[in-house]
Amino acid sequence: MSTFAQHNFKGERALVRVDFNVPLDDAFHITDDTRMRAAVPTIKKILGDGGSVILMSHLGRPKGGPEDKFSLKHLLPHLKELLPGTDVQFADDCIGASAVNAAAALKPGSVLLLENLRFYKEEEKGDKAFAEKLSKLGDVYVNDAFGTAHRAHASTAVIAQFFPKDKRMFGLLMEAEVSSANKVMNDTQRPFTAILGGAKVSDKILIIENLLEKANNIIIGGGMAYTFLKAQGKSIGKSLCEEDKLDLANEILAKAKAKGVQFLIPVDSIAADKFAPDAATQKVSNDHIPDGWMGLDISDESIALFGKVILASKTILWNGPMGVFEMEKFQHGTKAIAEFVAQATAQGAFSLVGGGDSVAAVNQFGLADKVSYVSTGGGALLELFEGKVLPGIAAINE
Ligand SMILES: Nc1ncnc2c1ncn2[C@@H]1O[C@H](COP(=O)(O)OP(=O)(O)OP(=O)(O)O)[C@@H](O)[C@H]1O
Ligand SMILES: O=C(O)[C@H](O)COP(=O)(O)O
Repeated sequence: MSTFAQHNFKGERALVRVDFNVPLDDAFHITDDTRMRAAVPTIKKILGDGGSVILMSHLGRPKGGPEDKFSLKHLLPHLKELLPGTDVQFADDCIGASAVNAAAALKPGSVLLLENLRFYKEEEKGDKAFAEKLSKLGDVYVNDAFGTAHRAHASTAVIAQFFPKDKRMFGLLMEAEVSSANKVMNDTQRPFTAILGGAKVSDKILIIENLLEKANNIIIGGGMAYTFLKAQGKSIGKSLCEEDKLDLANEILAKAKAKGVQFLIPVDSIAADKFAPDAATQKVSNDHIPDGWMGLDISDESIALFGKVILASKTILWNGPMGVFEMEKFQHGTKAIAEFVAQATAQGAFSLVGGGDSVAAVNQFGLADKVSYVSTGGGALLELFEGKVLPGIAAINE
């Protein structure tokens, strides 16, 4: 393995795996370009050295053949805007003659964007022959696709073996993502507080279990809190609940107690009579949510309780909103927690925010530059915090 910053790309064609899996609206406009912007420093460094860049990515989940709505051509105009003054080309295939010829003709300083890798079912299957064909396009392989590092696909993992160790490396984004995750998990300044929210306990169970080994405080908010409340014998009205996870919730609570981890569950909620922006609302105690009402946000006492712990923290990991922040009536809790995380960061804490919804929330409240690190990883970040080795990382290190 070689270090990206030390490598001189002069005269080389760098084959860079990026995660340009960005959300598009019906008119194919990019609604959040975070992942594209995050890849720009890596691209610029290669071009600045006098190399050329071949970008490969997936977009969406096509069924294994070309589908216009998943074409990377929709990203080309914005990629050009992000790289002003750079020659940016598009190949309507990722292997095959058009890709091979365009890659071979690529001049130093130029960028070539390949068509969606998932138009070939071989990509997701991790097909070796497909990976080898892709590898022939470049002289050096750079993996900068942190968002896809949990997938053992041809372009993210299998391809690395076709490059010698000094010609395969992580890009700047991947390095930054891994180093911020390591800072939280391995180089932890204490107290370490993990804030978990979102809809489902089942999605976060492995993370909670792993965090019980590392965190001093675990704060639970969002829809998943009500499963814990019900497990404690509280009435939760028609709030979200995973009935089959009640025993597990109790086991987690017992484990936290045994390990001396402070496990904080909301004590009050903003309850609604229906799951809708125009719902009637009332503030309720979580000791007893009335029948027919559902908790859709945390309320003042919970916010104050959580805020105190967050402000005293030196390391903060946040994944998942505290309420249904997409609806104005239920965004206060998530916003307040985002503000506490920003304030703790200003006081010197290291804060990492990850997961599509939490990142969207932090962006929506204009606080993205007030936290230490905003991750481009959804599933990849979660798996990293579950303690898994990500195939995209392992393949470079092997
Ligand atoms: N009290 C609640 N009741 C119902 N839904 C809720 C509640 N609180 C939050 N949510 C919803 O949870 C959703 C986010 O859940 P999810 O488990 O996907 O979280 P996430 O960690 O942000 O996921 P990702 O990692 O994909 O970003 C949001 O759409 C939000 O509206
Ligand atoms: O958005 C993501 O999490 C990555 O781009 C991976 O996409 P996938 O879940 O379709 O593999």
